[in-house]
Amino acid sequence: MSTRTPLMAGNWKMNLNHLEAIAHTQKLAFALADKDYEAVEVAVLPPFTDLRSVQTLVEHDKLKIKYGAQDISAHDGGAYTGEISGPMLAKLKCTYVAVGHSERRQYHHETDEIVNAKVKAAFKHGLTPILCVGEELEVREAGNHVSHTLAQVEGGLKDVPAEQAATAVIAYEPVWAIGTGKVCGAEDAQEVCAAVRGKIAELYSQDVADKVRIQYGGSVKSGNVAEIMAQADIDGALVGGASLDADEFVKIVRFRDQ
Ligand SMILES: O=C[C@H](O)COP(=O)(O)O
Repeated sequence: MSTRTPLMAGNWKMNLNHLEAIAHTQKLAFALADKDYEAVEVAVLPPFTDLRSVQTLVEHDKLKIKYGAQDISAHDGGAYTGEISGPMLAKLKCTYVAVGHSERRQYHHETDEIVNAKVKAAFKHGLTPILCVGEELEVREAGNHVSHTLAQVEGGLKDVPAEQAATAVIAYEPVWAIGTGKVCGAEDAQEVCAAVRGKIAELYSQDVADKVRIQYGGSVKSGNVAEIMAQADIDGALVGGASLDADEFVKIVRFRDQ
């Protein structure tokens, strides 16, 4: 039986302005009870422009919801127009930061080298990276989904020391299942997540592999979360669309009741 605490993280993507973010976080906080936080770590990943508002609300109301960003610059500061640095996110007391989301890889051409630099930037500033990996449809159809995903894991964690790697979160998100309603079968997701854990054991040790939390992401909803969470190597979900509906996200957090 795993001792890893499940992590349910809502990736809001480019949705909700800072006022909507406050209302949404308040709704979540009102619905969630202490017993939920005892069983599951709950986090939201709002757009950058919402983070200060979410921080203020969380601190003022002493909420147990954690929060983080959807991206981080590889650089600590300087002439990088439009980027947000690790020190800025740390100052906002972010816990998490998503790194290498497939939408960043696809639309912003982030390579494994860039993703690796961002993972290191996160650790450097005390943030926990949620390293996103996963294959496109044609890769899965060619049967290369495991090797493709493991190469992203290895690239993302290159030269990351074991004590940092042990605290990382890895999100396996098959690209073809993101926002499409096509959920990856629970056993298919488990196949890749088990292989990811095996790769961490190979790169570091079994002890590190046993500590790393691996999430599944891709059309997670209250109706499919229980089956996904029943898999031995899946320790949570990175939830996109369904996290924008507070009632639905709360049901996902309460996956054991489904
Ligand atoms: O980061 C979240 C994923 O991209 C999943 O998004 P989705 O739940 O809308 O499919």
